[in-house]
Amino acid sequence: MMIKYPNILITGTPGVGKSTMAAQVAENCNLQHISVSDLAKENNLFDGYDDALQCHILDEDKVLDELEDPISEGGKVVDYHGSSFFPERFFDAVFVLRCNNTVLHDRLAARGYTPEKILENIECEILHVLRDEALENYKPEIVMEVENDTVDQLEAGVNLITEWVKAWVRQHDESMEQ
Ligand SMILES: Nc1ncnc2c1ncn2[C@@H]1O[C@H](COP(=O)(O)OP(=O)(O)O)[C@@H](O)[C@H]1O
Repeated sequence: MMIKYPNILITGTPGVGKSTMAAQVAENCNLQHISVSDLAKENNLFDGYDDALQCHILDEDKVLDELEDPISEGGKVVDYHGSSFFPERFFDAVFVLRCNNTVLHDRLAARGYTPEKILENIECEILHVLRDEALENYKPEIVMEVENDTVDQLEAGVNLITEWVKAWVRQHDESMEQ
């Protein structure tokens, strides 16, 4: 019998720790981590450069084309600082990572972001932009917030998501046997 695995999205403001947590979850659960930013860089899925935001503009249609096959296989941990352009059917759960302002500031400063870009991201976090975007696009019961300021919280978050994945796999296994 084929075991089914869920697809999950880990989202949140840049710097909240998405790629760190996604990589650990993928390793723990034997799933595949897909960083949308890395995927776009590797395959040049961009459509110009935004000077104001100082970042490449994602070619969303090309990204979705690239994701369609892997998502249909299941077992993917996708990380991206956005959730609205994915079709709702892509994900079985959406985890929104959250971070304290001072912690987020220090992480983005360590990345060499300009003060403007740091401020913009802190505002985004304060205003719950990514959480609201997730809640607008997915059923609220599959959207979960995870605080990720400290190393202990990282471990707790990884455990929480790992347990969620295990429960999902068990549930979908049982339903196949019925
Ligand atoms: N819970 C945590 N405690 C301490 N540092 C963390 C934690 N989560 C992530 N980091 C660090 O914060 C920085 C940003 O994390 P990253 O995973 O790249 O964020 P994102 O993918 O959301 O932009 C990295 O240097 C990472 O090592």
